Amino acid sequence: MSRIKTDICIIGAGSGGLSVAAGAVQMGADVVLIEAHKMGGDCLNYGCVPSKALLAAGHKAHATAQGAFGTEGHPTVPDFAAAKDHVQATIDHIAPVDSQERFEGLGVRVIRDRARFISDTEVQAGDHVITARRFVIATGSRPFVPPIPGLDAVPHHTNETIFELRERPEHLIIIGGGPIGMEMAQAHRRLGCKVTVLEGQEALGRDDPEAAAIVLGALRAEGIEIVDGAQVSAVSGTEGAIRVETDDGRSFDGSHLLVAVGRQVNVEGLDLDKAHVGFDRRGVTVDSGLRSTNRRVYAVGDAAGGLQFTHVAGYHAGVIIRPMLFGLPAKARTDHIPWVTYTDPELAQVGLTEAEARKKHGDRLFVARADFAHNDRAIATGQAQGFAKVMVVKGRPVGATIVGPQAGELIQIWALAIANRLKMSAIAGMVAPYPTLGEINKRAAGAYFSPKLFDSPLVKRVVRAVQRWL
Ligand SMILES: Cc1cc2nc3c(=O)[nH]c(=O)nc-3n(C[C@H](O)[C@H](O)[C@H](O)COP(=O)(O)OP(=O)(O)OC[C@H]3O[C@@H](n4cnc5c(N)ncnc54)[C@H](O)[C@@H]3O)c2cc1C
Ligand SMILES: NC(=O)c1ccc[n+]([C@@H]2O[C@H](COP(=O)([O-])OP(=O)(O)OC[C@H]3O[C@@H](n4cnc5c(N)ncnc54)[C@H](O)[C@@H]3O)[C@@H](O)[C@H]2O)c1
Repeated sequence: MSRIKTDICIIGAGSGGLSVAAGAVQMGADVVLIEAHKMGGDCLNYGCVPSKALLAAGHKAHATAQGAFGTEGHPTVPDFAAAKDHVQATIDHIAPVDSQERFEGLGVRVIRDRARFISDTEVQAGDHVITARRFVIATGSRPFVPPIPGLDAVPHHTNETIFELRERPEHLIIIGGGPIGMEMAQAHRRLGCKVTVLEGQEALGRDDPEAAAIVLGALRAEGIEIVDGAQVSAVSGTEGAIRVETDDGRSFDGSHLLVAVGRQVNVEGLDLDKAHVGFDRRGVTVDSGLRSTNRRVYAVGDAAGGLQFTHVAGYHAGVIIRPMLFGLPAKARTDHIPWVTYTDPELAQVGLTEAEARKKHGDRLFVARADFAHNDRAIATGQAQGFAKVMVVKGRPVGATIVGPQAGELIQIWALAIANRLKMSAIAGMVAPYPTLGEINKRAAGAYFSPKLFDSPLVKRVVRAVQRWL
C-alpha cells in the first residue's frame, strides 16, 4: 500500500474534476486526480461531445437532402456508420485535452482506479491511500434506468451505449422528452430513422412553453412522433421488435429503445459516511460555497446535486478554487447559468423563464421581445422562425429565452448581462453589425425602451417644447 500526501485530492476526471485539477496545479497546489473509468467523463465520452457530433452529422444530411434557394436537394439515405465515425473522430480530436498525459504534464498525479473514503481525511484508490488537506467529489452522474416492468429483460440503450450503435435503427423509440431525448430524436431522424418519443408529462417541460412549442413543432414537421402524457409502464420484446406500453393502455412498436429519463448521481460506493459527508439521492449535500458537511470536502458538477451541465461543473471549479487555494470565501450563483438544447432550431435559456419571473416579480416584470421574422439575416438565410424574449425588472434583465437559429450563441450576451448585473441600456447602447442574427438582442433591448420613448406623452411634450427653442 503506498501512502500519498497532497494538498488537493480530486475524485473524478470529468468536466468538474479536470477543471479543478488544471486550475489548482497551475496555481501551485499539489494535486492528485483519481479516475475509475475514462478521462473526460460523461461530456467527452457519452454526453455533450458525441451528441453534438451526431447532431451535426444529422444536420448535414438534412441540409443535403433538403437543398434550398434553387440548389436541388439530394434525398439519399445517410451513411449511419459514417456518422458514427464522425462522432468517434470528434471525441478522438478533443481527448488529448482531457488526457492523463496532459494532466501529468501539468504536474498532476493521476491515479486510474476507483476511489472511496476510508476516514475524514483519507481516500483509498487501489493500492494508494491519499491524505489531503482538501478533497473534491467530482464523480458526476449516470443514466437513471427506471424500474419499468420488463425493461431489464429487453435490450435497450442509454447515452452510454447509443453512440456505439453502428447499424441504423429502423425505428427508435425514446423514453423521455428532455434534452437528451429531443437531441437524440432529431439526430436519428435526420440520419434516416423513424423516431417516436414517449414523454410521461410534457416534452421539453422545463423550458419556456412558447419556445418549446416552436422546437417541438419543427421536430414533428420532420416526422418525429412526440407523444406527451405517455408514461411508460411496461416494455417487452427483443432487439428489432420492441413493444412499449403506457399507463393509459396505448402501445408503441419499434426496433430499438433509448432510455433518457434523467440522471442518477454517483455517490454510492464512495463510503461518504466514513468521511461524515452528507448526501441524498440528488447528490452530495453542499452549502452555497459547495462545501459538504465535512469542511475538508467539496463537491462540484453533477455530484453537487444542482444543474447538470458541463459549464456548471467548470463554473463550480472556479468557485471552490478560491477557498481551497487562498482561504477566501466564495459562493456559487445559479441565477446567471445558461443552458441550450441543440436541436434545430436551438432553444436557449438563461436566468428566469417568463413564468418564473412573473411568479417572482409580478407586475414589476416587463417582457421585451423580438422575433426572427423581422431579423434581416434570418430572412436571408431562410431561418426566420423563433424569437428572443427578455425578462426585465427595474431596468435589468433577470432572464432571457431565445429559440431559433444559433440561439446558443445569441444567449451569451444575456448571460454576460445577468452575470454582471448590467442594465438594458448596456445592450441598447451597443452597435450591432448589420445584418446579423445578433441584432435580435439589440432589438429586444430596444423593445424595452421604445414604449418609454415612443408612447410617452411627457417625451412628446418635451420634444415639442425644445423644438420651439432650437
Ligand atoms: C447525452 C448527454 C448530452 C449532454 N449534453 C450536454 C451539453 O450539450 N452541454 C452541457 O453543458 N452539458 C451536457 N450534458 C451534461 C454534462 O455531460 C454533465 O453535466 C457533465 O459531464 C458533468 O460533469 P462532472 O464532472 O460533474 O461529471 P462527469 O463528466 O460525469 O465525470 C465524473 C467522472 O467521475 C468518475 N468517477 C465516478 N465515481 C468515481 C470513483 N468512485 N472513483 C473515481 N472516479 C469516479 C467517472 O468515471 C467520470 O469520469 C450532457 C449529458 C448527456 C448524458
Ligand atoms: N444540451 C444540453 O445541455 C444537454 C443535453 C442533454 C442532457 N443534458 C443534461 O442531462 C440531463 C438529463 O437529461 P434527460 O433528458 O435524460 O433528463 P430530463 O430529466 O431533463 O428529462 C427526462 C424526461 O423523461 C420523462 N420521463 C421520466 N420517466 C418517464 C417514463 N416512465 N415514461 C415517459 N417519460 C418519462 C420526464 O417527464 C422528463 O421530461 C439534463 O437535465 C441536462 O442537465 C444537457
